Amino acid sequence: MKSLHVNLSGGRDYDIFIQNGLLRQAGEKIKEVYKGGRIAVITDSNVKPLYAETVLESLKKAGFQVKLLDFPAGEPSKNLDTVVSLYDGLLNPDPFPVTRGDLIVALGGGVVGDMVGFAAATLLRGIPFVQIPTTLLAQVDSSVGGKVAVDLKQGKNLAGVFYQPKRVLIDPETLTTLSDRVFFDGLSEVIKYGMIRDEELFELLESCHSREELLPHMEEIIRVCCHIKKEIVERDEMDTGERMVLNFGHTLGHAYEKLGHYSTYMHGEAVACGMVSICEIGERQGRTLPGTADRLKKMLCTYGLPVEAQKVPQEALIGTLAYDKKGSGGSITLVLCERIGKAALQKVPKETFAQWVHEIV
Ligand SMILES: NC(=O)c1ccc[n+]([C@@H]2O[C@H](COP(=O)([O-])OP(=O)(O)OC[C@H]3O[C@@H](n4cnc5c(N)ncnc54)[C@H](O)[C@@H]3O)[C@@H](O)[C@H]2O)c1
Ligand SMILES: O=C(O)C(=O)C[C@@H](O)[C@H](O)[C@H](O)COP(=O)(O)O
Ligand SMILES: [Zn+2]
Repeated sequence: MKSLHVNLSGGRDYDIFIQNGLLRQAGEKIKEVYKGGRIAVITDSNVKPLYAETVLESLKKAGFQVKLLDFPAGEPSKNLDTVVSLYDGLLNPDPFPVTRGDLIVALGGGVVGDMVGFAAATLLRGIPFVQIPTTLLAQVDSSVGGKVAVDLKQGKNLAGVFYQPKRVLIDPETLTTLSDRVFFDGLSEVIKYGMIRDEELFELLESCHSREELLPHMEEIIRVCCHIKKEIVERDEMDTGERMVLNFGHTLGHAYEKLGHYSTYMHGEAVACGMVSICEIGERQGRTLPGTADRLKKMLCTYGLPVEAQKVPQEALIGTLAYDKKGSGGSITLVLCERIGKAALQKVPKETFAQWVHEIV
């Protein structure tokens, strides 16, 4: 079994386990870190028929009393209304109302992890939770690092907190049931890690050309991505400096995602377009090695990811910049890719960035 340890202060350290078939061992792996007796599992409407039973059976076998809640799958559910419905379900006395002594399990993709993590962090001022991610995106990115949030009408992840899980259980076997679209959407965040930190990872992805060719490498790819993320989070948990590199491609990516009403693009697809845009800006500004955007585009095309977002009104695009969390007053911190494998941060006035965006879209 592959494992990683996330070192954090105040007894908030946790382990990430990666192993095929781990869902069936969820009960024992949770028992190692949780001494209480009751667990609420929350999932979405697609994951429930696929994996809820396996997890519930494993938890019951380990002696836990369980309750199961679900909500409609997809990004449009990631909002405060759904959180309120989760609070209702969690507090419902049938079969038990959750208390701080209980545990919540988030079983699903990034939408489940982000929203259930947010509900766990806020209900009763905090109930411990465990992440069991079932999409590639969630296994390489969202289940690690403690950013939990929901979307507001103004933009992505605007109501949220940092709240770390007690454990992350990754079962790569769950990837077999992903549609190609959802699988490659997650690959976009893997490509992001290659762009910001790991040229070797980028080259591995360049050497494969299909999901089939990636398959033998998946466990190692997940480990490498979690390792990059955990090291960055250990150094800058609260996202005040180095962690911002994990947001590469996200400033415009989040804008494309929102302006597509969360239905045109999935998160990774929007980030793919955002990574291309910022590389093009970087090349124009002399901050990015010429040819980087083309190399990235070639890779994205290989895996069927978009390289250019649909046209949206300039003012709307620029308007979303106000809500980027890397902004401070009139400035915004940009995440640039100097060359494949190396990111750099640059603080610029928002108007300057707006002008640069205007030049490329
Ligand atoms: N917190 C973070 O650090 C972080 C990082 C990256 C992304 N995110 C967030 O993650 C979200 C995107 O995550 P996502 O792409 O996993 O989306 P998602 O959770 O909506 O999952 C995508 C689709 O796959 C389905 N699904 C999940 N697991 C499955 C499986 N094993 N087999 C078949 N279908 C399955 C889901 O029901 C859904 O329809 C966005 O909201 C994004 O903002 C958060
Ligand atoms: O963990 C981080 O830090 C990231 O930025 C990872 C991103 O892939 C992720 O999409 C994150 O949720 C974006 O964060 P936000 O602060 O821009 O909402
Ligand atoms: Zn992301």
